[in-house]
Amino acid sequence: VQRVDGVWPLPQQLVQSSDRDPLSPLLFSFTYGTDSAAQTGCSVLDAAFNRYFSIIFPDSTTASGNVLRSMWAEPQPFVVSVSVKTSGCDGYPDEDSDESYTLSVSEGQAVLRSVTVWGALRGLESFSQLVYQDDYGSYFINKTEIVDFPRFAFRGLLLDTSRHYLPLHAILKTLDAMAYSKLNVFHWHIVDDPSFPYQSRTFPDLSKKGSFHPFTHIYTQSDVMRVIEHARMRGIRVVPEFDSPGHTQSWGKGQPGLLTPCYKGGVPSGSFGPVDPTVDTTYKFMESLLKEVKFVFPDTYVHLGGDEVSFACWQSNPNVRKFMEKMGFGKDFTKLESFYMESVMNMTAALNRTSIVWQDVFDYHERIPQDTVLEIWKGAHYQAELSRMTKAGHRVLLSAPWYINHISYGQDWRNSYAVQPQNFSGTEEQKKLVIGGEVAMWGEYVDATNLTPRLWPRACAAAERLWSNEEKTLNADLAFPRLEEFRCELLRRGVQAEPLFVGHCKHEYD
Ligand SMILES: CC(=O)N[C@H]1NC[C@H](CO)[C@H](O)[C@@H]1O
Repeated sequence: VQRVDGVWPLPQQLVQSSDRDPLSPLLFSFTYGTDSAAQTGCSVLDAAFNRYFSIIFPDSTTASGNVLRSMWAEPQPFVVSVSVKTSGCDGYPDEDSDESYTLSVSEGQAVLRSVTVWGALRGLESFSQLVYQDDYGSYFINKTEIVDFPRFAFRGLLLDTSRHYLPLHAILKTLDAMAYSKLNVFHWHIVDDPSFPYQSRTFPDLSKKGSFHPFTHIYTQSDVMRVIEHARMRGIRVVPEFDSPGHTQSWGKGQPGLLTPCYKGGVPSGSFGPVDPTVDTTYKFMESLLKEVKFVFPDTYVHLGGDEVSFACWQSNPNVRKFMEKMGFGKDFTKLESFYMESVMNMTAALNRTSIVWQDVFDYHERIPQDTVLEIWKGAHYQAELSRMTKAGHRVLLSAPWYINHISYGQDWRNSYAVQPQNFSGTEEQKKLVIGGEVAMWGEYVDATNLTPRLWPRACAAAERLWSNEEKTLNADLAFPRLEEFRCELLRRGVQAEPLFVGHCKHEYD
């Protein structure tokens, strides 16, 4: 069975020959090149060698004997030698990490070269997709030359663990599948209106009172550390989002006085609105929370949210109205929201972290710190938003066309595949400010029962758009057989990815 361009996302340059090499798990090994700055003991690559050995030869521990006997050609030893220029095995991937690599597969050996261990991980993933089995179960790999690097540096996936709690295994499984598609940022929308599952060490009542259940539906500090390490081992960044001032109903349960009391008929109605921006305690609380976030999450970016703030409750509250007058905001509540967001973005900068915020903050706000990244999520006219934001000199992330929590009948992956993030009117300088994009899987109708088939392989379409060369991946019909095959590979790897259309896989999901 000849692999059709057997790597998803498509590498920048891939040349395959029909010469093929039989592989045997007993005679196969990963090694560090003699010139490699990373050698045995490099946490990320040692683990990756083991992980990819099991991915390539899943049954190697059991059926090794008959695999060897069933081979027609006597297999020779096959060595994959990996050389990285810089070590940095114990660090974290970041926005500047070089993910490029070259991979040369010839008789009996493959040479993988990269600048960083993160690039080596991308090369190992591509290598693992080049190995295939014939109908008798023998393993083969074709002579191949790859030169590869990502088109965009920020290739994200958002999970929402507030609308439904996602058990740790579901998050870790998603990180595995992200790595298979070279997605490299896990945007953890960890809390929201319905529940606060993050167990804060500074404010333990937030999850004690605000989670769906204080023992079973929380993320302890060790859970969070496991997610971060699992991600690091796969070259994936973890960007936490603590969305405010809106989407904070669950925060009020564990932090009395934080939310604005809404009024009805001149008296408190008993319901609460966005965070109360008129009292100093709010800013003290946010400062403490963000300080904790800085120490728990190593990534240099923090997502501060800022989306969908409704003004009705603020408007109903006499203290807020008084504050507005004092501040000279008149009746313009966008000025109040700007005042709040500016304070929180400044706190974040003071903590030496860079902010990401939803597009709402830009839409109603004049001044935003220049290095703040803006995330576009509103479907209507996102190209105009791309133009406006990059014209203002901001780096942007495109998520709007990749809200794949929205489902429909048919091959909607083609819509994701057709997105061109730099297709907007602007200068080359402006186009460069598009640092990447993000697939979103919001949780209103998603939990661990349907997360994986709803995510995969549909998220793979955006993953190729974000990694591959634009000109070489314009045609969804040409991509279809490749994605079909990659979806079967996901099944083989134990990822319950749904089918694209009619057909079958050698390894169905059992
Ligand atoms: C930034 C953003 O997307 N905010 C909300 N918009 C609709 C989403 C569902 O599609 C979620 O409810 C999300 O919380």
